[in-house]
Amino acid sequence: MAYLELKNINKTYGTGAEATEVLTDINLSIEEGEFVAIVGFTGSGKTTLVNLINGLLKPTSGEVLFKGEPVKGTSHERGVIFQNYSLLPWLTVGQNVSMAVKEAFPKASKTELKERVTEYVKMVNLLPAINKRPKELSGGMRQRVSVARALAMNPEMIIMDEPLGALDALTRGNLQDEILKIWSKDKRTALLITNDVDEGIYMADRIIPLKPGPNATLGPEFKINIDRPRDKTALNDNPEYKKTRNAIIEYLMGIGEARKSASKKEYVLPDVAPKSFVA
Ligand SMILES: Nc1ncnc2c1ncn2[C@@H]1O[C@H](COP(=O)(O)OP(=O)(O)OP(=O)(O)O)[C@@H](O)[C@H]1O
Repeated sequence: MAYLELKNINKTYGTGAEATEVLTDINLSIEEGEFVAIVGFTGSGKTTLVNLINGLLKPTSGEVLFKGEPVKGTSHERGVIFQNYSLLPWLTVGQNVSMAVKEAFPKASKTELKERVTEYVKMVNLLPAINKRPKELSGGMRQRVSVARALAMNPEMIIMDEPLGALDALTRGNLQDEILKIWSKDKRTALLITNDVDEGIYMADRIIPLKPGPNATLGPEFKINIDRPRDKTALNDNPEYKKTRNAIIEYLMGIGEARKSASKKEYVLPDVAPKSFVA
């Protein structure tokens, strides 16, 4: 039995003449312990897909199954690291993380709670800012709180919607490694949604491109046959990495070209002559 399964998913926004089918015939099966990345262009329906898996949205048709059961709503078994770091503005960094930890571990003592919050805030290098409120933090710092909050809940499955996009290369690399450490240590299952092919290859076992919408659907999968732990510096000289990277980029570029040539839109420019500024 697959750990997470999406069966013939279609998702349409709006009704009647306003209806847009964003996702069409999505089929995906993830096994327990796997790390899968979905790579897609902006606006292709990645967040819609994450929200269907998370239970925030319902498919128009088809089924999402988690451990064989239909997903009926959100659950802290599936921890999502969102793109837009939705933190509560009136709570400090520590309180934001603590609230999530309390929900996931309702029986934890005050000391256990505090220890867990400190451990994860430290992991994202924010201990000096633990008593600050979101408005006092940079975008990247807020994104790190969001990572700490999701991972501190100890989710069975980690779902990431472009979680590291707002970060500088160094912080991004460190957090990729922290996420990989947590995933491998406790044998979690992970789904990463990204527009960064290199990030996908570094982190995942398989990469699946999401063809751009409307009617976005999943393309063929690319298996990443590179041993773990992967060394980022050595990766550039790894023939398997180069081959896989080229194949994925060629596939995505091919989609991009097809999308451009399929566009029938013509822009008619107004027939105007420039006015002379000389009196
Ligand atoms: N609630 C909604 N109602 C109507 N249309 C929506 C709604 N949410 C998303 N869409 C449309 O669905 C399409 C896919 O949006 P989605 O946010 O899933 O894409 P995305 O790949 O996550 O984009 P990005 O990479 O820019 O975050 C877009 O054209 C968007 O305008």
